[in-house]
Amino acid sequence: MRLSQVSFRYSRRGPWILRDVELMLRPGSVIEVTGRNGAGKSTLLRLLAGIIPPSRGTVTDRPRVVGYAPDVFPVDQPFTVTDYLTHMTRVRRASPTAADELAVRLNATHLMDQPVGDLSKGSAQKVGLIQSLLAPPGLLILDEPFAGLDEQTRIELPVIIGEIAAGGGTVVVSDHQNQLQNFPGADHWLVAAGAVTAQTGERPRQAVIEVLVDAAEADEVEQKLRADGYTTRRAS
Ligand SMILES: Nc1ncnc2c1ncn2[C@@H]1O[C@H](COP(=O)(O)OP(=O)(O)OP(=O)(O)O)[C@@H](O)[C@H]1O
Repeated sequence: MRLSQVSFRYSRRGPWILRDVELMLRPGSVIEVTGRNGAGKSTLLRLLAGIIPPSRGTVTDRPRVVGYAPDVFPVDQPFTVTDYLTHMTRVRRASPTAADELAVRLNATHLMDQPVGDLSKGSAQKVGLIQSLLAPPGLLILDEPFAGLDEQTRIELPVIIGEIAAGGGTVVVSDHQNQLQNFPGADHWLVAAGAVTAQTGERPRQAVIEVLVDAAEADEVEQKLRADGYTTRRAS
């Protein structure tokens, strides 16, 4: 798949969010997308997924089956998770057992009978993930998929990403928590000032900060930080 001279703005007179982006996506590659808040990561992912068309330029050779999990899953829907996934299974012509199998892998079986509107952000994120994986995607686009996920899912998701890449799919993940930093062979794209810079094999720089907390709160703070995807280590 290729993006040639792709530029995008949300309205005719609005600011350019992306300009003259040239990108090549190889089958079997995993790409981690980073950039500051508002840099245009979600916009780039929507362009890749075909949710929005480029204002200028072209996207060619997009794989036929695209899985897309947005950063915010729309929860204002009047049906249960099972109803929603059953519907999406039909739309995608996926295997009738795919949703249940994914629910087990992503620790979501307890959500199946819940109304979509009652889901927490993390749970809604999981349903969005399951939806994106129902039919094996040739292109999988995940927008901040690790935000709010539990430990089991956080470990399982990179395994699933690896399986899709091993099957020849391309996986693009925006990941400000750097959960894919140790993913073998992942490419890295940096979105900044309207440009996307491909940095094959390079990792974003990391920093260590020390946080001093009351001993009684240490467990709680550590859990919160880990839930947000940070690596923590007790100093004593
Ligand atoms: N639907 C929209 N209409 C108009 N402007 C938008 C729309 N969606 C995003 N923008 C603007 O486009 C720019 C890029 O937003 P985008 O969500 O792509 O950035 P991001 O890098 O994903 O940010 P974040 O890390 O905060 O999610 C921002 O200035 C944002 O305000």
